[in-house]
Amino acid sequence: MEGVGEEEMEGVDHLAHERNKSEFDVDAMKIVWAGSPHAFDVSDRISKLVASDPGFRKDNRSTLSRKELFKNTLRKAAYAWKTIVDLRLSEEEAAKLRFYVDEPAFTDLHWGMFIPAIKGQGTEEQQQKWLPLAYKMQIIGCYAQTELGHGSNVQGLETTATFDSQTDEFIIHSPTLTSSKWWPGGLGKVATHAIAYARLIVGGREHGVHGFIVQLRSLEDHSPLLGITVGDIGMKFGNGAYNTMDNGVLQFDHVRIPRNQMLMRVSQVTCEGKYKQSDVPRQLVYGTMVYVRQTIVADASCALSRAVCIATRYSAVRRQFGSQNGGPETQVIDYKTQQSRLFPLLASAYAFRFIGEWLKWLYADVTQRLQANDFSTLPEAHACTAGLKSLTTTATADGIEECRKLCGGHGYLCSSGLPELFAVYVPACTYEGDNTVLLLQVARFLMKTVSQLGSRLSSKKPVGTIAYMTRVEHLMQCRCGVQRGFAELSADLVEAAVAHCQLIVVSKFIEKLQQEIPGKGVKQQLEVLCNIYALFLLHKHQGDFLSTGCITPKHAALANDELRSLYSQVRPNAIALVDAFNYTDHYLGSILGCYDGNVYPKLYEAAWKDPLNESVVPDGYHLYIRPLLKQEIRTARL
Ligand SMILES: CCCCCCC/C=C/C(=O)SCCNC(=O)CCNC(=O)[C@H](O)C(C)(C)COP(=O)(O)OP(=O)(O)OC[C@H]1O[C@@H](n2cnc3c(N)ncnc32)[C@H](O)[C@@H]1OP(=O)(O)O
Ligand SMILES: Cc1cc2nc3c(=O)[nH]c(=O)nc-3n(C[C@H](O)[C@H](O)[C@H](O)COP(=O)(O)OP(=O)(O)OC[C@H]3O[C@@H](n4cnc5c(N)ncnc54)[C@H](O)[C@@H]3O)c2cc1C
Repeated sequence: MEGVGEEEMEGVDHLAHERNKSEFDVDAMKIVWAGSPHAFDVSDRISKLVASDPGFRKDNRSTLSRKELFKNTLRKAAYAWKTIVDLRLSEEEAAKLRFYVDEPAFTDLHWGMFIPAIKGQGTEEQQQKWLPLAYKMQIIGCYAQTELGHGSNVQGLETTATFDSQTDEFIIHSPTLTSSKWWPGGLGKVATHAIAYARLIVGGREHGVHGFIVQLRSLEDHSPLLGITVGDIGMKFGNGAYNTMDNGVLQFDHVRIPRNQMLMRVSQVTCEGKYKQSDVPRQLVYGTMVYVRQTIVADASCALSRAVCIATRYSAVRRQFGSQNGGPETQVIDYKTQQSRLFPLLASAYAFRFIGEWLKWLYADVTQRLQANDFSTLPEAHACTAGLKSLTTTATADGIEECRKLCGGHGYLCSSGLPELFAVYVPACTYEGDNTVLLLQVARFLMKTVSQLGSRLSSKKPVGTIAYMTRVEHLMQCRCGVQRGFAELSADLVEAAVAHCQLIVVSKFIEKLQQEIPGKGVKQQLEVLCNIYALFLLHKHQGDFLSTGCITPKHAALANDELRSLYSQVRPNAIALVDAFNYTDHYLGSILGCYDGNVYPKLYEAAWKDPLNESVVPDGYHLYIRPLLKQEIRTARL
């Protein structure tokens, strides 16, 4: 372009000066972020494969109608599956490919809930029958639990499954409007089968909610089967965004399924109509939700790190005020207010990464124990997955919005990638368990263990968390000390639950740093981020900490001084710390966050691609504007 200065030329790394400031081995940090050299290799290879394939382009999503958007999603899902089959990708590579395609779609629920539900709640025989079909995508499944009238209260679900011993079948029925299944992803237009949750009735007796495999659509022509009424529930928050997903509504009208399609690992119904409860906790019926909640924590670190990468790179590019004698203006990343808003989010992204790793280990451990009928850690696993899902999704949703604001006006452009990232992410605070409802589960767990809390915590937590530990105990004792019911104190108990989850995140970050972490300066950077995370929360909740008496106002002031010092230590490494996420520009989907920092020419070029600029004079001018103007001229003449 005419008059393009050096600073706006393509192919120049406009952030090179920032990258040269780095005080640690970025490639080593990339391995830490990925989790292992193998994980990094898979992520790096697959993200580049997706970024380089025009079949996975996503820059036009905001200009498509709902039907065009949905059809494009189906195309991409089919193309992704063809790529997986043609390239013979492993399960791990295939999951990474779906992740980097970065589009909510029915496949999320097929792979992320339908299959895990059969694996977790199906008998060996049921797994052998249904999993091969699902793995080959010869059936497409969804997880149909929530209803129009009930979501949080699973035991309030109204759909019924009545055993007919004459025909050895269950009759699945929606007795009321509010029993209509409502929200399940993939249900609206695609899924051929559902794991449907219904109240089991045998011989006139109710046995609570159980899961059933129900076919919804013909495998020949995709038409709904007899007794099945199914459709999409309509547009959701934000243009594009989660509207690539067909969240559906489903009504059963006395649909008959074979008895062996009740998921029977946890409890069984015999052909004689006898209900048998295995000697396992009935809550294993909820096992899929526990599994997904721990994956959602890992997803939180991905979503937050994407937003932080965009905001950090743009904060280094953007200059505003502060020019001395005609020199360059100040990079906004150098303002202390920008740092105090941005760097805690950078630290949180790393903190959530490591807590996600730990939670994955905890889930694998509890799953292994369940196989040996050891249910001893199930309550803690439930409380941890519920609480950490709540904590990390709330912080991530708020963090993405803060990153939008950190980018000023340009953060509000779709081309920044932040509005869509926010719109796609925020339902994570609701799905897989409303965050408050889940914190109440944690509060209930704490109430039951508060007496052992001291020994439990002091024996298990690193010294650096004493203040955090004391805060939880204090908050619980303040609430449990008074003789009022759980409901009355629930708002306060939820605060204690948050404090408990923050303690877990801080302590696991500290434990991570006690591991061998290779690479020049890598551990030092992580120690800085860990201290920022811990001290930022201490500053934010200093009222709690001061009231416990375990810190004094002087401690609080020193902590704040230390935070400022830590921000100064992060500053030269900020760009390298977000480069370590190793996101491609395709995956980031953000002009503000592009790797080379060449933002302004890209913003300007993108504007002209908007359909509204296809004509200089807008449609509607002659019909509406011109008569208006003419009328104004007539008025002026008066
Ligand atoms: C990768 C995929 C992409 C994701 C895309 C998003 C897709 C979204 C999908 C969905 O949203 S699926 C639907 C999600 N729905 C929910 O999460 C519902 C939330 N509600 C519940 O989980 C339960 O209703 C409840 C709130 C836990 C209450 O359950 P219930 O009334 O049965 O039990 P309580 O009386 O509260 O507790 C009894 C006892 O059981 C323990 N417990 C409860 N849940 C679990 C569990 N999941 N695992 C283990 N134990 C559990 C609870 O602690 C109580 O124990 P005690 O105190 O009695 O010892
Ligand atoms: C994008 C998206 C995708 C979804 N995908 C699926 C899916 O694939 N399959 C599926 O089965 N479901 C799905 N859901 C449904 C989801 O699981 C539920 O919406 C979620 O569990 C919340 O339940 P609810 O809607 O009944 O909320 P409600 O419980 O009605 O929440 C409303 C308010 O009531 C409060 N509240 C409720 N109970 C209590 C209590 N005991 N004490 C205090 N406060 C309380 C909540 O905190 C909240 O503030 C999806 C939802 C969304 C938004």
